[in-house]
Amino acid sequence: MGRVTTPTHDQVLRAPKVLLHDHLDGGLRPQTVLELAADCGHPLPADDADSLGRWFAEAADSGSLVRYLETFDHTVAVMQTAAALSRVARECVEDLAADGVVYAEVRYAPEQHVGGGLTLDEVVGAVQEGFDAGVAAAGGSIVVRQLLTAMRHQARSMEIAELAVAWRDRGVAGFDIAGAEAGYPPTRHLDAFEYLQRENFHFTIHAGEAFGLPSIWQALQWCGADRLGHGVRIVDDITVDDDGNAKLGRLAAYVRDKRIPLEMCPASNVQTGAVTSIAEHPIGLLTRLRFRVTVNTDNRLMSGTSMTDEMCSLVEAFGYGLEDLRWFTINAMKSSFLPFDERLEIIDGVVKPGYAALLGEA
Ligand SMILES: O=c1[nH]cnc2c1ncn2[C@@H]1O[C@H](CO)[C@@H](O)[C@H]1O
Ligand SMILES: [Zn+2]
Repeated sequence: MGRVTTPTHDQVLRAPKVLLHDHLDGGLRPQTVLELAADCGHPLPADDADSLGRWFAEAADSGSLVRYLETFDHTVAVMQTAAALSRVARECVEDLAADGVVYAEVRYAPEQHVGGGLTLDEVVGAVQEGFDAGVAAAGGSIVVRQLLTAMRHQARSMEIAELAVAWRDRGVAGFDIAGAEAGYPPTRHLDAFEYLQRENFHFTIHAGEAFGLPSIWQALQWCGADRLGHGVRIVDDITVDDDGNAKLGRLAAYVRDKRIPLEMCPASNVQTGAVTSIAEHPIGLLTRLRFRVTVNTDNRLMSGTSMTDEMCSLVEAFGYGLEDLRWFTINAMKSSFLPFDERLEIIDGVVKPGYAALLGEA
C-alpha cells in the first residue's frame, strides 16, 4: 500500500487508535485480579502481580481455543459484584486511553456475572458506571461503548439480545456471541439474530477462528452478522498462485465486495493456534487484497498485549507504515456500531488530524 513512513514505538503509542474487539474479562490488570480475588476468597495460581500476569500469558498460549478460554475462570470469578465490575470497567477505560485508544467497543457476557446475585440489568449498569468514570478520568479523550456477548454453548442469547436493545441508548452499541466455536454453530442462536435485525440493531459474531468457512458462511448468510470476530479462516477460500495472484472463492468475494469488517486479533490467534506466527498471519494477505481489515487486542491480559503492541508487531512483521496504521484505524472507525455522524466526527476530528501531525513529524 502506497508510501511507507515507518513509525517509532512512541509514535504508534501517540497515534489515535480504534478498538472494536476487546473482552472486558480478558483485560484486567493482574494486580486487580489479585486484590479482587482476596476480597472474594477466590484461589489463584500465583500470588504476585508479575507471576500472575505471566501465568495468564503462558496458560493462554496453549494452541487451543478451549484451553485458552479456561483462563477466564479466574477473571470471571472475581467479577461478580457491582463494585468489582465497575472497578474493572473503569480501569479498562483508563488503560485504553493511556494506550492512545480514542474509540473502543468493549464486550463481555452479562450471563457470566450473575453468580453473586446481580440481575443482568445490574451487571450492565455496573459496567456502564465504570465506563463513565473511566471516560471522565481520561478527560473525555476516549469514547467507549459496550457490546453484550451471549455464550454460544449456553441458551440465553435471546435474553441477552433483549438486554442489549433495552440498553441501546444508554451505552450499549451491539451484540456478539463468543465461546468455543467448534460444535456450537451460530445458527443455534438464530432467533436472537432475527430479533436484533427486526430491531434494526447491530451485531458481530465470533466466526472463522477455531472453525472454518461454514462458520463464517452461517454467521453472514444465515444470521446476518454486520462484522466477523476474527474471520481469519476466510483465507481458506482464497488461493494464491506462484506469481502472487489471488483468486477469491464465492464467500471470500462476498466478504470483500460487501466490505464486511474483519475484527482481526493477531496475538490472540497465535496463542489459540489459529495461526502459527504473526508473520504468517492472514492479515498480511487480506490487507494486500484490501479486505475491510481492522486490528484488535481480543484479550489484553491473556495475550499480554495492547493496541500499541499489536500495531508494532505488524509494523515489524509486514513493514507497515503510519499510512497503513491510519488505514486500519479508519477502517475500524467506519465499521463501528456508533451512528454514522458520530463515526465521521471521530474520523475527521480526531483520527485524520492525529495522523497528519505524526506524518508531519516523520
Ligand atoms: O477469542 C475468543 N474466541 C471466543 N471466545 C472468546 C474469545 N476471547 C474471549 N472469549 C470468551 O468471551 C467471553 C466473554 O467476554 C469470555 O469469558 C470468554 O469465554
Ligand atoms: Zn474475542
